[in-house]
Amino acid sequence: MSDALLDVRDLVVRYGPATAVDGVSFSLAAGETLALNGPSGCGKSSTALAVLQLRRPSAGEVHFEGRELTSLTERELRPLRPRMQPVFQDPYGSLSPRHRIRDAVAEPLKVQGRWHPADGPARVCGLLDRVGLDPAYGDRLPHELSGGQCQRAGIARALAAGPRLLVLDEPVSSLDPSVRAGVLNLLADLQDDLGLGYLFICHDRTVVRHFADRVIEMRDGRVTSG
Ligand SMILES: Nc1ncnc2c1ncn2[C@@H]1O[C@H](COP(=O)(O)OP(=O)(O)OP(=O)(O)O)[C@@H](O)[C@H]1O
Repeated sequence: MSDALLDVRDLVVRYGPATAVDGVSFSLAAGETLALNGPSGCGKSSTALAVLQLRRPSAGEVHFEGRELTSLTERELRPLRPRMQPVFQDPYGSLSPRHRIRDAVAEPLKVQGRWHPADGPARVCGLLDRVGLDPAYGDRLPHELSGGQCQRAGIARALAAGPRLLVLDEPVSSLDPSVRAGVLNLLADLQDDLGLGYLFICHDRTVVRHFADRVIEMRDGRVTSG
């Protein structure tokens, strides 16, 4: 698919002699949610890390917005990284415990030189509001938020980077069932508004069926259907 946001071809991830991902291929369009589903250890997270180039694949190609990422140097990747943002399972793990929420959300703007003192604080408030957090929570530290609130703050931080693709690795698995639906609804709203592509990793088939446009089943590092 030439107009794909993400096109993964024959991806292989090895850890020493062990092959965790063994020739996985898929495409993802802008505005689409593609789920990777499968049992623990089948290679979902390794695929996610390799797509993000947080772990360089052993073989295969990852085309993102038309650029082939595996052949790029770290320096060449740097300007592309904000456009593909991860959201991980542990909401507290993706935010520094010592940084207030507003500073965590402001950081991508500052790193990219898009922070202006005149409107920066208002943009951060706008992002917190957009993810359903009272902007007053910007003053809090991560441990002063609930798991669901913290995951929303992590999503606000990811949005601040200006992504086209979110790689969501079990984003609601550590949350109470009562708050899962709220976070999934938020993600669906954001996708509608912003046309984001979602690579959604989830072991829960019920969640996958409700949330994803397409599902790829994995087992032992390979795609078994989808
Ligand atoms: N850093 C690592 N070093 C060595 N082996 C690893 C590493 N990370 C993952 N593995 C192994 O690679 C295989 C795939 O793991 P991966 O975490 O990608 O699967 P997963 O489907 O995401 O599983 P889970 O749902 O439990 O997170 C497993 O056998 C795992 O033990």
